[in-house]
Amino acid sequence: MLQTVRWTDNACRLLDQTKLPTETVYVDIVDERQMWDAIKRLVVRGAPAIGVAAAFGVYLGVRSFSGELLPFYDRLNEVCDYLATSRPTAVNLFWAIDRQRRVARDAGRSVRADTSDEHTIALVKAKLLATARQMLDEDTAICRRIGEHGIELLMPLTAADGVIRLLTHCNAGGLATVQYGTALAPVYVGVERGLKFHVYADETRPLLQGSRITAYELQANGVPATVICDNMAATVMRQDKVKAVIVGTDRVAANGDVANKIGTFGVAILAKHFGIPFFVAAPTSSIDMSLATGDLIPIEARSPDEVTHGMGRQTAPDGIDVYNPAFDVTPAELVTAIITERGVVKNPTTESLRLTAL
Ligand SMILES: CSC[C@H]1O[C@H](OP(=O)(O)O)[C@H](O)[C@@H]1O
Repeated sequence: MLQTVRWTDNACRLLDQTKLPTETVYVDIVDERQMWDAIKRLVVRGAPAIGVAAAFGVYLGVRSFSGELLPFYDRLNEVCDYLATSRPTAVNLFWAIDRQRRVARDAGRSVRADTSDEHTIALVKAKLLATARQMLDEDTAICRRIGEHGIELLMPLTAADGVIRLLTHCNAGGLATVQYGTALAPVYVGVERGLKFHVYADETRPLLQGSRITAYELQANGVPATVICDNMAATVMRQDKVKAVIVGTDRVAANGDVANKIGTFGVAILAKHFGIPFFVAAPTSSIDMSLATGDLIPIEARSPDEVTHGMGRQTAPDGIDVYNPAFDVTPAELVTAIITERGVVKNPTTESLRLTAL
């Protein structure tokens, strides 16, 4: 399985997802500015993958620092604050950066009072890199557990021919995480156990993560897939071609409202209309109990060019007004269940999510 993020001996190596599906290109990130740009341009994307990449970005931003301890921590906070400006919606970015801040603080406090600044700084740097590498392994384990819990929900939806047919939106597969993914984790773990799936992938305008990335990774992993235009989802559901919708998320509010790629809200409304379960797969690190409702989730506004010059071809007149929010919010009442590594939260509420997330 392609690995989205990995550590080489000297750099954070990213699969450049802007080049998919026609080119498999890796880029080596060596400082926090390159990492900021990689997150902003969706070289690396998907909430969990963004979090792990940012964790490496914090280390990369301070690894060459030399000097006294207090200026080192000033530099660390400067790097963390900078990386936090790359994209606003995926809470994993901020969770990962804050985790690195805590690691650095605790490492600094763990040394003896007579330890030199140079030695303390070296220890903190080592802890930052070790934590980022630990997050790689944690992510894979978390996604596998999401897969295992998801299989239990999907098995009853198996058709007479033994196939579980799903619709997904955008990409919440292995390429949105380190491996396995969230929404597609039940598919990959299920295939390992001999289950059969067919996934209908919304192409997901304007950046086409569905047709470019989801279709690419499903095909590469031997899972039958059908790409559809976003405006075909209603017909696919009406023709009974899918038995459930399963998507990822960038942030879940405390009441169960879900922020995800633009268009998800419309798919959820369609699923409700056709009586199809709408599942959201997410690590608990994507649940933000600090935000009471989805209205408080910051929604990223991206360049109009993504709409008018999609993949390099102009498809709208010069100077036309464009609205390009990268995400929308699906209200909790449209969410059948949230699948996490700790279990399934059916009909999510603040209380049930608090019991799961904290
Ligand atoms: C497992 S998180 C996947 C989530 O992230 C995607 O957004 P983007 O490609 O802009 O990072 C999309 O919302 C996916 O559902």
